[in-house]
Amino acid sequence: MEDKISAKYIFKLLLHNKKALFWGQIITIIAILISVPIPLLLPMLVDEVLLNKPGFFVNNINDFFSSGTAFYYIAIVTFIVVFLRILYFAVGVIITKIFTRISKYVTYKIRIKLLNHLEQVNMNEYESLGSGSIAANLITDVNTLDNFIVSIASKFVSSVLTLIAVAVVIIAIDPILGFMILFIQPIIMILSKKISKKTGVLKKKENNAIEGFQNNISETLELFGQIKASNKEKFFFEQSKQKANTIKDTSNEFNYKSVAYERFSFTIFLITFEIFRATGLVLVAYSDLTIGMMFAMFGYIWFIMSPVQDILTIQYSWASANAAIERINKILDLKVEKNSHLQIPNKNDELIIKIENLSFSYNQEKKVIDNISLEIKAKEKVALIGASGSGKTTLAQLISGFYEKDSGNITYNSIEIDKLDKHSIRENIFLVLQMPILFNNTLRFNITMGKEISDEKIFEALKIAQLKDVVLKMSDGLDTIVGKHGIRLSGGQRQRLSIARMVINNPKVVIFDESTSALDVHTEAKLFNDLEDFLKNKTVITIAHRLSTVKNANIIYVLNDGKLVQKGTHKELEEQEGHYLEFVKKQLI
Ligand SMILES: Nc1ncnc2c1ncn2[C@@H]1O[C@H](COP(=O)(O)OP(=O)(O)OP(=O)(O)O)[C@@H](O)[C@H]1O
Repeated sequence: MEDKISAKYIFKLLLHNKKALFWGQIITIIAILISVPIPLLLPMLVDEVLLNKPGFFVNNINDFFSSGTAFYYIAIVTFIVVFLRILYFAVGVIITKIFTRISKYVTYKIRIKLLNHLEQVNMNEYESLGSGSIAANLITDVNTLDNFIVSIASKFVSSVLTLIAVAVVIIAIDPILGFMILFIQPIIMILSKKISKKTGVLKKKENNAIEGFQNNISETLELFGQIKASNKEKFFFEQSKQKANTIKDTSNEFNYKSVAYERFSFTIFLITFEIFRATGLVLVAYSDLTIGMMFAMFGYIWFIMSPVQDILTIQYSWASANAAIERINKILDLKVEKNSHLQIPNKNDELIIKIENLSFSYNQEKKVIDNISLEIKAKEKVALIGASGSGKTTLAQLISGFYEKDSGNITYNSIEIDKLDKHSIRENIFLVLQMPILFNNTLRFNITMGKEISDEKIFEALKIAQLKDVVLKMSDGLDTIVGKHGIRLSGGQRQRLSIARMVINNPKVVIFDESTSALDVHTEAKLFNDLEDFLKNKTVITIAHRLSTVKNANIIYVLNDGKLVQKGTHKELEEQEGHYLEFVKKQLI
């Protein structure tokens, strides 16, 4: 398995941009060199100009320019400070630009990694998470991570270096105060880290609540029509309201407690600064620390608040990012489809499917397909019948390579399914579903799925699918937008559109899974009549409940509770006691 998302992995991605990272850090160091002396400059004039003890500034200004009044010295130093601040701002913009680009690259790579993984995930696994929570992972959690990466890339190194530079300056000015800072700082950092862990737990609860609400409301809205039809609006919206209430509670707890924790840490910092300041006063009174340098120290006490605060923020966002990483990794935990490299060999355009002792279950509890063996010859017309829930659709999906078998085998022209590229299976076998879900796009896109196909060919397919006249009557024709999931089409039109898609794909094997159940008997008969020529040289597996559809099959398989209980022609089975005879009798009634 590829790497999961972790701090190490993020670091590795950051290193993809070594050059930008290097220059970013160099410019950061320049920015620090510009900013760190700033608090020192004007306070120095307290000693040199106001208290009349000329030193570094006054002497240099006298040497390079000329001597002057107090105003003259103050004006020059103020000009230098203003210039440094503007320069610091400009350099800061460059730093932000460099690091934002790096961090957006990292987030993009993480999204791509997740999408690449999702592309290959097998159906059973995908269904275990659900589309709502996967979407939340891809959007909210990756954004949380993005915030963290932006702050870590742009602020962490600069904050740490600034703190070190300031510590050096403070120790140089006065070792007692300098070492006090170096000693007290780590203790407070550790304290804040402990507090930030608590925030992480609260954030996780809030995210879970948001995810629960998101899943619930998407389902409620998607099934709105059905909910209304069963007069259950109150019940479903009550559930959503409860979930909204959970968001309110968890979000409230996270927001106020995280602010409280953050303020608590900050208050401890402020108290520490007061102690530093008092120490400064004492040192002026009892040592050779000058008043000017004391002011400079006060300046540095405020100056270091911002990098310290940045480090704290990084700690907090690390807690949230950790929770996000855990959830993102759930996507990477989903098993991928077993995919190999072989293509189904083309034997005179024929495809023989052999199923041996095939078993499958969705959740390891109950076998939905139980030890089934059968062979589907090329161009054979097969019918699959059985009570609802007997496993017909599941068997069709296993044959089409959507789900992975638990045991047994399926071979296609003697090649085992595990050795095949799944795309090769789906190119050869087309499963026409009972309730096709369409893209909110044009009819053309839904038929061609983005392939370049001429209108003439599309209309030919539509004609066979009994949909040509319907489309011709639409004012936008093939460019008609079908709405989300194809809502603007009737159930029967959606089914016929799916059949047109199958005709365009021209597979060797077609599986109809009750794909014409929404059509009236007349349209269905006309459809199969027009399809006859197209299907003549293809293998056709029909899952159906109507005797008329089943009767003419070369062979009928009867499933019951996941087991293959009968097989034979209509004539043979009609003469046996069993499920098929029951099926025929019910149809006659
Ligand atoms: N995605 C799924 N996850 C878990 N269980 C499932 C899933 N799909 C189907 N099942 C279960 O597997 C069993 C077989 O379902 P399947 O859809 O294959 O039956 P079927 O014979 O096609 O039924 P029908 O005629 O009603 O379409 C049922 O008990 C069903 O509850």
